[in-house]
Amino acid sequence: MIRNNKKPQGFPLHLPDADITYYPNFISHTEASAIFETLKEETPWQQDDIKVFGKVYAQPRLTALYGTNQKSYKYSNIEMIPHPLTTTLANLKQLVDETCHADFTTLLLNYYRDGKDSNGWHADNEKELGNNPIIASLSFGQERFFHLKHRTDKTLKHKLLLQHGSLLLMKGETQHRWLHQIPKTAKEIQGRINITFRIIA
Ligand SMILES: O=C(O)CCC(=O)C(=O)O
Ligand SMILES: [Fe+2]
Repeated sequence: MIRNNKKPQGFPLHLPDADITYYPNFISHTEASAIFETLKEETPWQQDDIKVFGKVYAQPRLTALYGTNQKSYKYSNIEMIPHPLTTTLANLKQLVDETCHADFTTLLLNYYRDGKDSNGWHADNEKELGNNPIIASLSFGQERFFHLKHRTDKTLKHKLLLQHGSLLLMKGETQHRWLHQIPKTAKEIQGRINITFRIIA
């Protein structure tokens, strides 16, 4: 069983039109390293093609979808069908559910193999997530910058480094009012695995 400190400490970001809390030490360093290795090995990673302005590209990261129900997730012309949760993922879901006071159904895994892998500007606002969706995001492995920019007030932006074993929680209006991305980096870096938790009712 994966242990975390019973009441992990969360730091609110205090951004306007957003409700974001960062828990830097959600899972201990040692546990997080073991989870990274397990997820890297046991996940059936896929690389989908995405269509941007009519041109087809290989998505610049690997992904996998898991769910407690059969509901698929559609974004950027991709439809992903969920696998049933593994023991590791069910344990992580329990910890994240408790801290976030939610019952997440759908786990999207992202594997950024190196600095060339990335996730472009977007919001998680697909209609199956409902209005004001709650999104939790766990990070393992290489720390990467997470950029946020306000959709209309161009002076509002923020970046934070998502650490190994950390949890980021976004809720309320965040997805309506802000975009986020994981930019590429030219640095020589190791791999990172991210799990985003969503609710598809
Ligand atoms: O890798 C991350 O931290 C963010 C992933 C993300 O934004 C997404 O999958 O929607
Ligand atoms: Fe996202």
